[in-house]
Amino acid sequence: MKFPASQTPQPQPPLAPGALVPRFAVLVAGGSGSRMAADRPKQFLLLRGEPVLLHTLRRFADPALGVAEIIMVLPADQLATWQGLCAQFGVTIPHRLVAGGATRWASVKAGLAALGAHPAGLVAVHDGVRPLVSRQVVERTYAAAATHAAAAAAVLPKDSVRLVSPQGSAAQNRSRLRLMQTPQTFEIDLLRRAYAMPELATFTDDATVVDDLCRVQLVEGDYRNLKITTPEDLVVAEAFLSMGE
Ligand SMILES: Nc1ccn([C@@H]2O[C@H](COP(=O)(O)OP(=O)(O)OP(=O)(O)O)[C@@H](O)[C@H]2O)c(=O)n1
Ligand SMILES: C[C@](O)(CO)[C@H](O)COP(=O)(O)O
Repeated sequence: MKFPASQTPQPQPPLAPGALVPRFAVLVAGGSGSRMAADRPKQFLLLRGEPVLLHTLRRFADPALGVAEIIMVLPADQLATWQGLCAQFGVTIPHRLVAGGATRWASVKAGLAALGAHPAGLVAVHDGVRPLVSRQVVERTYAAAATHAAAAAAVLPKDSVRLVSPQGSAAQNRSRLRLMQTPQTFEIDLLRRAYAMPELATFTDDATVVDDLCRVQLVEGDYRNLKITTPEDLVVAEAFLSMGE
């Protein structure tokens, strides 16, 4: 499903990859995967014979995107596991490892701190467990962030939506709702300022962290950019990959 014509994101001016504004990426993979309930964190489960996280890393290493530096955030006790997988799968893509925190917010904050004192640039924050993100979606968020300072991928809900309360439930106008995806991409200084503030329980993604400082431009995401969360997501992801996605 596409955005309605009235809300279609405006075409973004083309930005040559890596030109003018340096591009960075923080891949957050510091979670434990409790909903997957597997024998290891879901970012290490195999998808088409390779770890989920390796698929994600490859997407950001696409030279066409011109990403200058990739930070990968992992659970503090899983750094050696990933290093072992990198050796096993012959991973040569340059990336820097950082120990994450107890929440996604803390992991993003740790990744951002590791990026260091770059005075300018765009940083894409992406879930390590969204291995099917397309180059087009990533590029869209970088290009929109170059213009608007803050941009995030989103899709329209496909199902009907209701708000539940103790009184019952009420239908919602789904054309006014969006399902948020990653990447969520920002001017680096803006993201640093946002993550310098205290964590709130309402922070479910990076857009919610930035909201008080800057309007976040939504760009069209992709239904195939699924977040591997529960076991059936792996089956769907396998199917997409077998279609050559
Ligand atoms: N402390 C945390 C928690 C989550 N994440 C990352 O944030 C992304 C989205 O989180 P989610 O899908 O909820 O992953 P988990 O926290 O691992 O899963 P669950 O909530 O089922 O335990 C994932 O790439 C996850 O690794 C993170 O970097 N650090
Ligand atoms: C960041 C995110 O993927 C956007 O949809 C999502 O909010 C992560 O949520 P989770 O509760 O950590 O799965």
